[in-house]
Amino acid sequence: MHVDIGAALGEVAEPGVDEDELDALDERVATAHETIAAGRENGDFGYAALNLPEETDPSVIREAVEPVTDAEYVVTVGIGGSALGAKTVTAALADRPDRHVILDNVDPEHIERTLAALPLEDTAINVVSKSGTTAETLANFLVVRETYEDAGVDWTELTVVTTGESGPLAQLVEEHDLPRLPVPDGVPGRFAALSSVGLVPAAILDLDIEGLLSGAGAAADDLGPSLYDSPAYAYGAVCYALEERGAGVNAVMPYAERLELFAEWFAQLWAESLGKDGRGQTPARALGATDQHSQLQLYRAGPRDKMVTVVRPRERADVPVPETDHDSLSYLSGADLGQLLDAEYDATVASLAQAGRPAVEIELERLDAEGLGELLFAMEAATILVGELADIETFTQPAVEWGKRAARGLLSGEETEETKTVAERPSYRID
Ligand SMILES: O=P(O)(O)OC[C@H]1O[C@H](O)[C@H](O)[C@@H](O)[C@@H]1O
Repeated sequence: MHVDIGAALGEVAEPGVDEDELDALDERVATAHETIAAGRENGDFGYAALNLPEETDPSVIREAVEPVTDAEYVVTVGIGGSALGAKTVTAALADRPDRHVILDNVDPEHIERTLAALPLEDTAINVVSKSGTTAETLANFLVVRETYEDAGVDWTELTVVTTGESGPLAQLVEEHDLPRLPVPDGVPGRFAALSSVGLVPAAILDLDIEGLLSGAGAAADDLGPSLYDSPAYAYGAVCYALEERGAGVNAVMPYAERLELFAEWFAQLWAESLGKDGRGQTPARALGATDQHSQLQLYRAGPRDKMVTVVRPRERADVPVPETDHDSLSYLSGADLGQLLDAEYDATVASLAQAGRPAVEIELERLDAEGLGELLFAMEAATILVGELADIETFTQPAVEWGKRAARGLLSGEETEETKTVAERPSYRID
């Protein structure tokens, strides 16, 4: 994997990062790297995520899912970091990503329609919750369990659970003697893609989780005391510097359909880790070339408050564009779709640079298990680096707790500070 920061430099973009600023930042990267390395060495909370490439044992995951590997489908019941990593991996690597269905919301129509469409007797259930107490996950699991029971399908034969050792989900594991995979110690859910939290569906679909971990290990080996030698740190340092200069939005725009969900996974990682103390970039999700026809206008000619991150694999499938005798289409003659997509990528980066809008390019050798592992690990390392540079608490998410208490209070009917605030929330209805 390599990172190209050319379109983010001060002589090109405004906001832009000056090279002398990068040199000054590089000294801070060296210090941050020492902190990160020590945190990994001690297995400290959060930093332990960067040890997953060597800590995660794929054979343990494969053994746990062995009873359900004949299933045609797997439905993941989880939310946030307990679903996004898993769906990013199968979307990127599975020949048939439709075999992995995700229930990471409590929309009744969606749940009803999704379960009605699945051959339940041929669908494994992957329940994931680090805390084992998340309302959406538990509510969805109870609905899934009843749906299987009503259909006369023994859900206990089809279920794998990844959760901690306590909580309602762990009790359910005990009650029904279900296969349980532990969640990695000291790793927040959004950093747990390279563990059982993110790899169970991939193992059920028999994807190359070993290659994914090996690619992540290669990115781990690339971490060093200088951003000039480490693509992950270079990316994090440039994002930090651009945010300091006013780029409060980071539009992540992979030029590969199979990486569309990577932008969703990145959004949680970036927003929940770095959105603290009044700072943090808003991760916008986009897809190239599709969103050149929807958002590029804003990125190029809107406020100078954003940066764009484009991602692509160098290698692409070969799908030639058929010859045609229409003169107006002569430019397509002899081209293939990958060349067109790459031309659009190059044009987008140049267009942004020409308009003085900062962009950072991330290129993978190819989009395979190794390449994806490298990308996921690098983004996690970049996030942790930005947290060090911004001196924030990267690994917790206190701001989400208020909403959880309010929702629970509303459902239980008890009156709490939160439910009173909900009842008195500002309202100005226009009918
Ligand atoms: O894995 P769980 O404990 O069910 O948590 C699922 C998600 O919900 C929490 O509220 C946090 O916002 C996320 O960081 C977490 O990934």
